[in-house]
Amino acid sequence: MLTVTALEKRYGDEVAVDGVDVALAPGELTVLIGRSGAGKTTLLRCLDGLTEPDSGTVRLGGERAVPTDVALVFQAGALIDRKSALENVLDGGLGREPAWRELVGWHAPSAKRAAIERLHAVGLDGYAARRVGDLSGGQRQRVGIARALQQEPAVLLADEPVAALDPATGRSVLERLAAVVRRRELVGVVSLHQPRLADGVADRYLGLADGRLVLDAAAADVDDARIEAVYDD
Ligand SMILES: Nc1ncnc2c1ncn2[C@@H]1O[C@H](COP(=O)(O)OP(=O)(O)OP(=O)(O)O)[C@@H](O)[C@H]1O
Repeated sequence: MLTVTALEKRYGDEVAVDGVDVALAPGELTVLIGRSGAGKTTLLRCLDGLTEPDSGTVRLGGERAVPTDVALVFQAGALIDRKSALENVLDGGLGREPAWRELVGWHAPSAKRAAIERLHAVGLDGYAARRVGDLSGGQRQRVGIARALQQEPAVLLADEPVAALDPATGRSVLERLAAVVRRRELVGVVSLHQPRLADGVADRYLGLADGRLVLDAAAADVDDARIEAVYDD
């Protein structure tokens, strides 16, 4: 369980995350929604440890979450084009390997086997040797997911992972993400600008307005009116 308690992050006078309390279960995909500037990215960054909150805590199984527990899916554009899909995925595991391996570019055979399995998990069998720069947007985003999995996280976060994709491709990327979250029993949180893209894929919706949590409900209980209310708030 990922437990967030009284989380608050301010930038000067601006309160980006305002007293968020939530507990997220493993094996569930949570979709985070809210208007531009509502605090979605700031919340995800606090969960990942990239941003230090002003107050509040993020705990995993009762312990303070450490950086390797939490993986943020790389935006497709943040991958290294000239490297192969396999090399990009292997880079995701460097935090778990000794630093000298990064320097000499050598990965343990077990890490390579795991990376190939992760490409398989996101439906990219046969693409290991392909330059990432030659892949489609949807394929690149799936490499980004495989890269995050290589970190062996307990929590998988993605900030608008399908924003640059057409709806059908975006949907298929979300389905892959949900499948991985369920199979590996990860805590999964994805922010989305098109909430309906996650219909039938999300287990739960969280809605932010001005940094405050204004929606926290099981997907089955969320209809259009409740989603719209988050944007009107
Ligand atoms: N590094 C920063 N310095 C100052 N203010 C910031 C910083 N990062 C975010 N903010 C402010 O905090 C608030 C929340 O921003 P955040 O990026 O978390 O929103 P968001 O919901 O992710 O928006 P979007 O959907 O546009 O990406 C905004 O008002 C933003 O201007």
